[in-house]
Amino acid sequence: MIPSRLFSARPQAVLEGVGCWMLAARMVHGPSRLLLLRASPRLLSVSCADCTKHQEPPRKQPLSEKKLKRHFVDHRRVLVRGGRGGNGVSCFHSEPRKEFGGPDGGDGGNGGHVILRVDQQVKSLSSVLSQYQGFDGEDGGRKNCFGRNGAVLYIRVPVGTLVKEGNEVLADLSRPGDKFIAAVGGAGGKGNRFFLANDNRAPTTCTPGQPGQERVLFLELKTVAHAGLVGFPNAGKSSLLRAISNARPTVASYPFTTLNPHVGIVHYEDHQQIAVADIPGIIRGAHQNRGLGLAFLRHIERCPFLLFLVDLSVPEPWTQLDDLKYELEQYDEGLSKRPYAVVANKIDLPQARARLPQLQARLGQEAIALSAATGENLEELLLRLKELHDRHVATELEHGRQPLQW
Ligand SMILES: Nc1nc2c(ncn2[C@@H]2O[C@H](COP(=O)(O)OP(=O)(O)OP(=O)(O)O)[C@@H](O)[C@H]2O)c(=O)[nH]1
Ligand SMILES: [Mg+2]
Repeated sequence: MIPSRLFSARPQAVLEGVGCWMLAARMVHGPSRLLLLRASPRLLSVSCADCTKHQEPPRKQPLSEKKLKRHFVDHRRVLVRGGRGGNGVSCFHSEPRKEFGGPDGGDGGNGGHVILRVDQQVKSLSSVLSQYQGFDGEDGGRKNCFGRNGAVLYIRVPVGTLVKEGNEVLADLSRPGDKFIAAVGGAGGKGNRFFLANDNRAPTTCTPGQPGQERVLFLELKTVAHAGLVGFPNAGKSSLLRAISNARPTVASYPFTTLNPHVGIVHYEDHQQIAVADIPGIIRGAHQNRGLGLAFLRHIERCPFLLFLVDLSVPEPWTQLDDLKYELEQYDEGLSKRPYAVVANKIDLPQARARLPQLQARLGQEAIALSAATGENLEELLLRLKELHDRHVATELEHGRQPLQW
């Protein structure tokens, strides 16, 4: 058996074909063992006619940004119905020479619940259907056989799903693995054996299974992230998220390029991960439904700290911060008072760099000047982000709460 560590590069090129096995075996014991470990599979396959037939299968194309957007859904109305309980049965035991053996009708099984379960792999509510019907319980049987209970039906929802019935919030599924019973399955009916009593030795009564609970729920997704990126359209929010994380939101020079929230994860060397959410741009008067309005701000409602992104390439950039704070306050009082950092973007442009001292003076606080396009001074932002995160963790622990973990 060839050790599996041999195939650290891409195993399929070596595993296919006897010729390659021999080559691999010879190389393990030979002096060029290291060489083989580093050799590309393409190189190996050339030496083996068999392997050339087994080319790497075509990779699945990642979904384009346009398609991803089409799939993004952040609210849903769902009708959920628990499974129906199985019916109880009325029958009597009978066998040769024992004609009246007594009641032996079994109970029906309970109907299955419908349960909402958080799954980290699910990123939007698009996979949630408009109706769910739980599994029914089985009917009881002869010989006191109880019917099987209906299986539980799980609906997978993303982290940060809020479950509402009318205006009442029933559950906030904000952690992976969180569950909520959306509809309870109906109880199974009783067989006539259940009704056996001293004064009634041959009951014929049996009860039908109960219908499952039925209700209409409203699911609302509120993105969960540590930091929310807030800025005017075109300020460079998506460019910045691309620069500091693996997220790939679309970047373009027209306003409202981003229509749905994107979450990027910033990885630090000590394995700490900080989630940053990019949301659509906010404009002056957004609270009066200008631009895209403010409804999408629910995606930063859960962010414990914010990054205000100011575009230095436009005249009087200092007014942007006041406008942004004002709009946040209109949406939710106190939202703009969360811990934040001000980031001044596009420092690579000469006219933008010239505005920086004035911006600092006007704001009366330090702004992190950087360029998302060239990557200049991103380190300062990353350090500040970590600082904000550490402070958030300390505060949460102080209050006995569990800090948000990604
Ligand atoms: N010169 C320069 N251009 C930048 C920089 N960052 C972003 N841009 C440009 O600014 C334009 C807008 O960038 P986006 O990242 O799409 O801006 P956004 O804030 O996400 O915009 P919306 O999604 O519409 O709200 C693009 O043409 C970018 O190339 C920067 O640091 N320097
Ligand atoms: Mg954008």
